[in-house]
Amino acid sequence: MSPDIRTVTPSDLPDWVRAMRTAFLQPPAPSKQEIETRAAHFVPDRSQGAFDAGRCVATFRSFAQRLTVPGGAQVDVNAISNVTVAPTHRRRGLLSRMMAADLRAAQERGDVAATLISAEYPIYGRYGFGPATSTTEWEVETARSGLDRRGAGPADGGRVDLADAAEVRRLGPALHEEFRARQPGAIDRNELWWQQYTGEVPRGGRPWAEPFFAVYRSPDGTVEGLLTYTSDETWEAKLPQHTLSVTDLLAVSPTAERALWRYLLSVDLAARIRTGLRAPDDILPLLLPEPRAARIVTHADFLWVRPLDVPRLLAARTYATAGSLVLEVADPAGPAGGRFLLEAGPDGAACAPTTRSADLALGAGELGSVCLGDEAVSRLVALGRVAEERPGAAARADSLLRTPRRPWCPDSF
Ligand SMILES: CC(=O)SCCNC(=O)CCNC(=O)[C@H](O)C(C)(C)COP(=O)(O)OP(=O)(O)OC[C@H]1O[C@@H](n2cnc3c(N)ncnc32)[C@H](O)[C@@H]1OP(=O)(O)O
Repeated sequence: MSPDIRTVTPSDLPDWVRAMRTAFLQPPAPSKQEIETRAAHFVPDRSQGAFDAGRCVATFRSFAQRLTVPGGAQVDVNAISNVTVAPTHRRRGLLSRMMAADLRAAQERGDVAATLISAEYPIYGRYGFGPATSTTEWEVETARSGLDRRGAGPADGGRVDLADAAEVRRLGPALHEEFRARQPGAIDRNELWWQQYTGEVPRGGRPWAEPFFAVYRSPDGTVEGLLTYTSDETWEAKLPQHTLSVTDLLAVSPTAERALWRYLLSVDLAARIRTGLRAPDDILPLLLPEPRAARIVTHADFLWVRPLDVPRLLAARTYATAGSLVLEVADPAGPAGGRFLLEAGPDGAACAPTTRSADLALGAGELGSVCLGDEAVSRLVALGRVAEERPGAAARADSLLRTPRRPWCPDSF
């Protein structure tokens, strides 16, 4: 008999979390604390489970999220997470069934798109998702960076101060609100995010270890940046070989961004900096007199977007230039299909169904990849994944859609 899929209740959580941890190859037994936290933040009707002979064998959860689009508007999206199917029940269509139910509910709720961070690249394209932002991690050999490591402090008279978790808890949320209004691809961080980040609430049952926090203040005392990092403790033949690892670096001004990187690169005992997952066009490499000292260790897709309401998704953002485009979107199993006229400009846009002939024909996943401006339409045309129905349409689309700095999502979920 095929497993029964249903929405879960708080009383299912111990079994549900155990199933999820097992499929993610984590120690299966959840801590009491993890169950309590999940129960306290449980959203009715947004978690599914598949049950077979009384045991949970698949998990799926979605939650409300706000996604920043180019121009700074935030749209309501359906964020998907905790997707697992037990190794004993894989490849029988359980994920497909849970995904179909969740996307249907998201569409009925009026979410403009669904989002997720994919554990493996090949899983979600079939459901109309496309990679919409990417990420890069660098490792910097500090001694080869060419930077003056005396660390004279910010040139503009601003300052970098160390902070503790309580201070970060106070000033972090407002700084992040300012940051995400400027950063296409960024998502909101809720109360629980900050509680877990600052150790008030344990995350996933793991004990919290206090990281180092540093804050950049402009000359008038305004907080414009926050850096969080950890260090290992490595000595080789009496030489310090520590690696500093960035957990988060948020800045709302170029001065703050430069000052925090410079601060980090001047910390004594650090032989190496691991940047964590940054925007692919982060300033870091070019901040170094020797950019080659920053070696790329990861470059990959990050946030995936699945359009649900094409007119609202495309009308929410602004565009680099003024122009129009007719898109024929194919979405056999979903709500994004149709032909749409986009009339776009730097101050806003309108998008509505049309009977005009199409400039470009593309699938929902390809629209997901280009909607924030990261992927180039011309590249997808070269790959044979977007059809250019009118000569020059791909270049026209790119001049409209692409953004000066690349969209970036700093947060996993
Ligand atoms: C947003 C997140 O939470 S990402 C986390 C995803 N979870 C994990 O990586 C944990 C380990 N993996 C799993 O739990 C499962 O393998 C899942 C959830 C990825 C897939 O669940 P399943 O129930 O096996 O998927 P389902 O049977 O519905 O597969 C549908 C199709 O996707 C394909 N597919 C599913 N997973 C994968 C994969 N990892 N790689 C390649 N193809 C895949 C299947 O082959 C199938 O293709 P078909 O229709 O052509 O036959």
